[in-house]
Amino acid sequence: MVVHTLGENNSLFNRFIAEIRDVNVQNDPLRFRRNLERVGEIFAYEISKTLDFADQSVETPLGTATASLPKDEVVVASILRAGLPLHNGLLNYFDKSENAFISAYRKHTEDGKFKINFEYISSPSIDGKVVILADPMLATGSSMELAYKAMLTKGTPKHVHIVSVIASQQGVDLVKNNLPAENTTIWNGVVDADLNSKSYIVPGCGDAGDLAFGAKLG
Ligand SMILES: O=P(O)(O)OC[C@H]1O[C@H](OP(=O)(O)OP(=O)(O)O)[C@H](O)[C@@H]1O
Ligand SMILES: O=c1cc[nH]c(=O)[nH]1
Ligand SMILES: [Mg+2]
Repeated sequence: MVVHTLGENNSLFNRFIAEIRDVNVQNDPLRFRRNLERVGEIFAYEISKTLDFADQSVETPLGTATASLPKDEVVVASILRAGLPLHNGLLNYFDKSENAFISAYRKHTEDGKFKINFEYISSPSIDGKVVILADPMLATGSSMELAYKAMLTKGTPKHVHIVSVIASQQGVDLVKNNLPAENTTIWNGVVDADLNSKSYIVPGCGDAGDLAFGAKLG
C-alpha cells in the first residue's frame, strides 16, 4: 500500500500543521477549523494528480483550448464530527464531487475504556468511483476501519484514498494490515510515534472534535 506523508516535504503545509498542534493557537477555534480546511485543500490538490485525465475542449471567446481534466467520479467522505472542516477543504477543490458522511465516535465506558459507536451513514453509490475517506485523526485506526467497512456497503470503489492530518504509526499500520493494498492509498500530514493510555496521539494535537466544535457530553 502506498503511504504519503506530506509533512516530510518542506512547504507551507507544515505551517498549517504546526498551528493545528500549537496549544497557543488552539484557543482560536475558527483558525483551527480553517487550518484543517487548508490542509484539506492541499490533500485534494495532491490526490488530484493520481486521477485519470482526458483531454477536453474549452470554448474561449477567441477560439478553442484543450484542457486535460480529471475524468474520475469522486466521492468525498468523512467521519463526523471532527472530519467536517477537512471535508470542506477537500470539497473546495473537488467541488463537483458527491459526498458521504459516517457517524463513528468513541463511546466511553465507566472503566475508562471506549468502543467505537457507529450510528449513521449517508452515501451515494461508490461503484467504480474514487473515494476520499477523511478524518483529521488516525489514532488506533478503529474508526477509520469501521468507516471503510461502512462505505463498502455502498458499492465497490475504483480506489480509496485514506486521508488523515495527524496519524499514529499504530493507526497507519492498522490501515495497511486491514485494507486492500492494491486499491488503497494513505495520505498523512504527519505520523507520530506514540499513543497515550487513553489512545490519544502524542504529541498529536489533543481532541480535534472538541477543538473544532467544543466539548461534548459522553
Ligand atoms: O483512530 P481512533 O482510535 O478510532 O480515533 C480517531 C477518532 O477519534 C476522533 O473522533 P471522536 O471519537 O473524538 O469524535 P468527535 O469527532 O465527535 O470528537 C477522531 O476524529 C477520529 O474519528
Ligand atoms: O489524539 C486523538 C485521538 C483521537 N481523537 C482525537 O481527536 N485526538
Ligand atoms: Mg473527539
